[in-house]
Amino acid sequence: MSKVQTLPATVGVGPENVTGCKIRRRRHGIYEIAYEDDTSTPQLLSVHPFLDAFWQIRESAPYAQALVTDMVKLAPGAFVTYMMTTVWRSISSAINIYFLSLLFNLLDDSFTSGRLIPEAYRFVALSWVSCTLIGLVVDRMNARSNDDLCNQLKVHFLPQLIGASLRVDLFSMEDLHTFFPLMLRFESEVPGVLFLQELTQLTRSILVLSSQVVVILHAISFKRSPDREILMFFCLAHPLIRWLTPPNGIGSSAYVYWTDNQHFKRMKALFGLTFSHQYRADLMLDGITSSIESEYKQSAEQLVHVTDTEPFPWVSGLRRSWYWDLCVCITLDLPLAVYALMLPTRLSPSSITSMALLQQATSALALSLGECGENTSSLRSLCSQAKWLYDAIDYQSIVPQGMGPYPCPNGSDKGMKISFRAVTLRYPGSSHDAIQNMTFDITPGQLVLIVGGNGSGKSSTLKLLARLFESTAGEILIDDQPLISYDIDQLRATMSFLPQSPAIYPASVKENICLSLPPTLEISDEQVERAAQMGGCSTWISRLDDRYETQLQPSFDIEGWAEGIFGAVSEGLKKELARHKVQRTSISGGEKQRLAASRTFMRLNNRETRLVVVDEATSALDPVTEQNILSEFRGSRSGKTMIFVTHRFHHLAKDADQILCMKDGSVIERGTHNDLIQADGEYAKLYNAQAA
Ligand SMILES: Nc1ncnc2c1ncn2[C@@H]1O[C@H](COP(=O)(O)OP(=O)(O)OP(=O)(O)O)[C@@H](O)[C@H]1O
Repeated sequence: MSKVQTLPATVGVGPENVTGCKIRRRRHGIYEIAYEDDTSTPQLLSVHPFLDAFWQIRESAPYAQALVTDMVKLAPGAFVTYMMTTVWRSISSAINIYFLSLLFNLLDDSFTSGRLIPEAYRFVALSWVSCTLIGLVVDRMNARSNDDLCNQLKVHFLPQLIGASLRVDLFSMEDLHTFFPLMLRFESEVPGVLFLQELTQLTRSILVLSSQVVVILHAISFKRSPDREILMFFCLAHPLIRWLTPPNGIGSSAYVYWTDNQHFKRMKALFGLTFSHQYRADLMLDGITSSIESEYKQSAEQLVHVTDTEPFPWVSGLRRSWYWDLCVCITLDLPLAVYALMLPTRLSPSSITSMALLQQATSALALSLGECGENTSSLRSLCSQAKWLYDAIDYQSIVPQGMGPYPCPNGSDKGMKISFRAVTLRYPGSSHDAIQNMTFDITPGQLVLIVGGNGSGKSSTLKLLARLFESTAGEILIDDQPLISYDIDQLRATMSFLPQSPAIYPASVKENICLSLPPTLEISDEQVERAAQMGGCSTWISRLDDRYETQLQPSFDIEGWAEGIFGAVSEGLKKELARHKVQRTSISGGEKQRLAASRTFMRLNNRETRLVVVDEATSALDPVTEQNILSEFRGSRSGKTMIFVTHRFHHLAKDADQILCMKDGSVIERGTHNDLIQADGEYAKLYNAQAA
C-alpha cells in the first residue's frame, strides 16, 4: 500500500509562513490543499459567510458598480424591467406565505367566533390567484429583458475583449500570471452575463429571505401567547444556526489544491490517451491499445480506498465538522416535533393552524437559506467577475509599444538593415539562455543563411526580430534605430515570415492565400492564381472540388443537438443536420507549406516588403518543389533583405551573401560559403555531412 493510501480522507495541518502570509495546509484524499489563514478577521466573523465575503470584496466592489452602471447605460429599459421582475419573483414565495397566513388567521377567527365571513375568504382567494397570474407575466418579461440585456452586453463587450485578447503577446502568454487569452464559448458565453446572473441570484436570495422573515414575523404576531413566542423562537433558531455554520471545512477562504499521486496522474494520462481522437492512430501503430486498459486497471486498484474526488468548496466536497450538520438538522426538524409533543395537552384550532404555518415557514426558510448560503460564496466571485472583465479590457501587453513610424525616410531602398548587439534571450520560466550575447550585422538586400544544429537558437533569433519575444539583454537595431522604438504593427507589415508549421485557417483556399493583405485591396483571380503557382500549389488546387473556394479544416461550424425533454434525436434529424454541414478538406503537411508559401508570395507581390524570413518552410516538400519555391524567392529579392533558416542548405549556400553558423545560442562562425569552408570549422562539418 502506498504512503498516500494510509492517510485519512481529510487532515488539517498547522500554518506555515510563505511570503509573509500564513498558509495552512490540509489533505483531502489524494489532494493537498493550501489556504490562507486570515487571522486578522475575528473568529466569529470568519465563520460568518456574509461579513467574511464583505471584507474580501472591498477591492473589487467598484468594478461591480461600474459594470452595473454600464448595463444601465447600455439598455436602461431592459435593465430596469429585469431587476423589477427579479424583485417580484423574489418576493413571490413570501406573498404565498402571506396569503396562507391570512387564510389561517381567518380560519382561526371563524373557529373561535363560530362566524364565517365568505367575502373575506373570497378576497383572499381572488388576490392569491391574481398574484399568481401576475407572476406568469412577470416570468415572461424577465426572460425577454434578460435576452435584450445579453444582446447589448455581447455587442458592447465582446469586440473589446477580442481587441484585448489580440494584444496579448507571446511573451505574456508564457507568463503564468497572464489571464489571457481565454476561449469563450461563442454561442452561449456573453461577457458580463455571469455577473448579471450572480447579481440576480444574490438580490433574489436576500429579498426572498428578508421578505419571508418579515411575512412570517408579521403572521406570527397575530397569534396568542405562548404560541407566538414558541413560533418565533423556532422560526428564528434555524436561520441563526445556518447563519453561523461554516460553508465547509475551510470556511469561506479561497484555496489551491494539487496532487502528487503517481497512480492518479497515470490514470489521468491514460484516460486522456483513450478519449482524445488525436492519439488514436499513433496508439494503434505503436500497438499499445490493448495494454492501456490493464494499465489503467492496475493504477485504479491502487486507489480503490482513497478519495480522489476533487475538493469542491461545497459541503460534500470539503466536509465541515459533524456537530454543525447536527445543529442544522435538529433546528430544522425539532420545532415540529416539539410542537407535536405539546399538541395533546393544548389541542385547539389555533395550534393546528400554527403548526401548519410553522411547517410552511421553516421549509421555505430552509430552502432560501440554502440558496443564500451558496450565493454568499459567489458574492466575491460576483465582484471579481466584474474586475476580471475590466482588467481584461484594459490589458496592456508586457512588451512595450514604440511610436516611431516604419519604414523611416532614411532607410535604404534595397531592404531592411538588421544589427544585433550583444543580444541575449531567456524565455520566461526557462533556466537557460536560448540566445547568448549575439552580435552580427545584416546589410540591406543581403541574402542570409542561418544554419546550426537543433536547438542552437535559429528560430529564437527570428522571433526576436519580429518582437514575438523581448531580448533579456543587448539591443537590436533596424535601419540603425532600436527595434523597440518602432510602431510594431507598421514594422511587421513590412516583414514576411514563412514558418515551418504554418497555420491554415478555417476558411477557403483563396482566403488563406489572401489573408495577409488589407481587406480594402482589390485582388484579381489572376493575382491569386499567380501566387498559387509560385507557391507550387496550382496542381493541388485544381484537383479540389471547389478549387479556390474549397473550405479547409479545422472547422468552426455551429451545429448541435439537444435530446429534448422526452426523447433522443432520431436518425432523420441527424441526417437533416448532416445536410447542413459544410464539407471541409484536410490537407497534408507539404500542401500546407505550399499554401503558406503562396500566401507569402501574394504578400510579396502586393505589399511593400523589406524583409523576408523563411524558417525551415520547405522541410516537408519534395526536392523539385523546394528548388522551385526557393528560386521564386531568389527571383523576388529586389528591394528586400532575405533570411533563410534551413537544415538543407546545400543549394542556397553559394548564393548567400552571408552565412551565420549557430551553436548553443551563439553565432560561432560568420562569412560567405567559401570563407567558412576554408575555415574548416562547424559550418564545414555541417556542409560536408549533407554532401556525404
Ligand atoms: N517558447 C519557448 N520557451 C522556452 N524555451 C524555448 C522556447 N522556444 C525555444 N526554446 C528553447 O530555446 C532553445 C533554442 O530553440 P530554437 O527553436 O531557437 O532552436 P532552433 O535552432 O530553431 O532549433 P531547430 O533546428 O530544432 O528548429 C532550445 O533550447 C529550445 O528548447
